[in-house]
Amino acid sequence: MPHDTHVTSLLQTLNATTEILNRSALNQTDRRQLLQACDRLQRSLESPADTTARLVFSAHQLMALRLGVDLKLFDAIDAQVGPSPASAESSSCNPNQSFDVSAICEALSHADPLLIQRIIRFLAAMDVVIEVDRNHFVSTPLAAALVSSSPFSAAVIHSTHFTTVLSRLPEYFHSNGWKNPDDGLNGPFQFALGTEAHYFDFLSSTPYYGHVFDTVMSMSFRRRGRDWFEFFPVAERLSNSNDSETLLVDIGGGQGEDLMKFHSKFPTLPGQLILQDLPSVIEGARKSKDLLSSGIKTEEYDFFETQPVRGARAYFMRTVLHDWPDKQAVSILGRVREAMGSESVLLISETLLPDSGALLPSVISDMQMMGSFASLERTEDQWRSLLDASGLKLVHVWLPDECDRKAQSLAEQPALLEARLK
Ligand SMILES: C[S@@+](CC[C@H](N)C(=O)[O-])C[C@H]1O[C@@H](n2cnc3c(N)ncnc32)[C@H](O)[C@@H]1O
Repeated sequence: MPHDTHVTSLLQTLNATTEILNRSALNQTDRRQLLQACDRLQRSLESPADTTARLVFSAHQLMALRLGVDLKLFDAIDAQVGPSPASAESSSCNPNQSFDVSAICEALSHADPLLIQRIIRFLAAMDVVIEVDRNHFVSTPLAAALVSSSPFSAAVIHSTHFTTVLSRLPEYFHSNGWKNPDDGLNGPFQFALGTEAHYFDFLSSTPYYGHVFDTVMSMSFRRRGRDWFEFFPVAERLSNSNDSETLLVDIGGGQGEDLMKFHSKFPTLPGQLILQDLPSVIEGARKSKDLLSSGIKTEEYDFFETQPVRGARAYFMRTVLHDWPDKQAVSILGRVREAMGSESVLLISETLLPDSGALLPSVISDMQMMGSFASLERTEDQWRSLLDASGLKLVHVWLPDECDRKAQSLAEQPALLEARLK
């Protein structure tokens, strides 16, 4: 049946746009807006059956990537196609980056060739590699980005491991009478893995997943938006310390990314910078030459224990408290409150959930917190009551200048909550 002329011209425009579009030439805002427009177009075209089919089969696609990662298929492809100018940021595949399935099967001789072919065929259907003919494919920037050394492969491992928890959520809720999870030691994660360990204890005792988690935490997609010290008045609020004082303690600071950035922005601000985290994480951070050369002190510390650094000018926590339900967050905050002096400030960097109209990235993160930690993403009111229950008061919510309180802004940009002693 011939197309409606309107549809014919729309198809021509869309196809021509796809042909000429050069992703790497677009700025971030334009790219984001185009993606959102494509999303809206897809949603308005899809029938309920289309949407259901797309969603129910998305797990298979994620698992195809994971199988490729675990099989080291992407490393084998990379070795076959040779060094490539292609990177995660480049926009198109290069026809010279071709490989033969038979050569990959030879390189991955520990795996059944038929299985390798099936995985490659799946990846081709996803455009992760491009099929030229039955035995012959071309790599893409995405395939190159999934080699073992890349943080993208860590993200795939982290997410597929999390599906173990997601897939048990229905049974968890049936068995607990549909109660909202509120105990980090007895929630969906413990139910799914049949363990009594907290998720962080599991990560400490399982170096493979611990390393993957730390890698994902350091990824740039987790650091979208402006750094907190670019919209918090650092000079005005934090500069009246001297060298003998502690300026900033980053509690649960991971690999020290935030402190290093803060140090390079304010290299002459007096006062010690201290990174605190669990021993297994600090051990990794201590391997960073950049961290050591910047004079940042590292300290193994469990934030349920008495805070050893008393009266620091500022205590900072970035995406730490969203890992803990109120029951445990009150204890963590209690240890900070006990250490704070009258001049101390607690700075909490987290994305805020809007009161209404939350978008997918926010609610996905909320479900991730529920599954891993029996925790939640919080609205401003929920933060206020948590701080209040911990003997602290929320004195200001700092947002990046260009950020408003609309759902889109809040999902993309972490806010900075400033709290003081009551
Ligand atoms: C979501 S990560 C955030 C890391 C870092 N602040 C960032 O934004 O990249 C949470 C951090 O809390 C740390 N953590 C978990 N339990 C802890 C505990 N009991 N004491 C100290 N740190 C802990 C983890 O090791 C991890 O580095």
